[in-house]
Amino acid sequence: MAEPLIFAIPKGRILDEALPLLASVGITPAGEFFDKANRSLMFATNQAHVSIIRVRAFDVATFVAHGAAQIGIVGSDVIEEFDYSELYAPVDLGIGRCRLSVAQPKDDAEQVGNVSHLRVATKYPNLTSRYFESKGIQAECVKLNGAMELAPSLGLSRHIVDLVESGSTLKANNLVETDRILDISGRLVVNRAAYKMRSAELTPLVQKFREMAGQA
Ligand SMILES: Nc1ncnc2c1ncn2[C@@H]1O[C@H](COP(=O)(O)OP(=O)(O)OP(=O)(O)O)[C@@H](O)[C@H]1O
Ligand SMILES: O=P(O)(O)OC[C@H]1O[C@H](OP(=O)(O)OP(=O)(O)O)[C@H](O)[C@@H]1O
Repeated sequence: MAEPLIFAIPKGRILDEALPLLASVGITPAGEFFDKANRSLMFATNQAHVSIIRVRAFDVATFVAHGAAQIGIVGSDVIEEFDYSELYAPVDLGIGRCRLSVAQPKDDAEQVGNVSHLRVATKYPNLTSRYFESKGIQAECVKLNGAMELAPSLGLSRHIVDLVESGSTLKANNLVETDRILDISGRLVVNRAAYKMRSAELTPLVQKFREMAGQA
């Protein structure tokens, strides 16, 4: 029997929005997927030829780009950060909407336009460097995996580049958004080589997502 298609989905906040989309294209994970005590990372689905892996958002991109998974769902922030050439993102799923922004302390007068070098705490060093480079500024990125908002008050960096949704995390930490780098939403991603080699399975599946998202 042919190897199953591996579908990678992020395990965190996007998951709740991704599962109904999967269901609407006919894919439902097996019961163990919903059992919090179950430590498996790969799950069968109602479709014999599709299995699901539940991994961190950044790892969805890595699994799919390397062909370890053939298809996945991930935020456009992650796609842009890695910029993997093997990753094809044919459908905007309209979930997980947020933005990637620059922020700094409310009472900090320094304007980004007036400096040639900045230190920035971020989970997105590539996007951050590219953004500041386009403005002629060299960004020294301090990589954090979360809680970027702590960096300015603790002297780690004056600026942060982080995801903003409601803005309440910035506000609670006395920061203000000074620039918007990227509008973000969840995307369907497919490994380009697999899309060619396993087109009989992947093309109809991608088409179903397109129709569901109104992009057919
Ligand atoms: N307020 C938000 N904060 C963080 N991510 C958000 C927010 N709103 C939408 N997103 C999207 O959700 C994605 C994170 O997805 P999710 O939380 O499912 O992943 P994760 O693997 O649990 O993340 P982590 O790397 O934090 O463990 C982001 O890459 C972004 O595209
Ligand atoms: O604008 P808001 O609605 O407040 O949302 C933005 C916050 O949510 C995310 O953090 P998350 O909760 O994922 O925690 P983390 O940064 O520690 O991963 C993000 O990194 C911001 O901190």
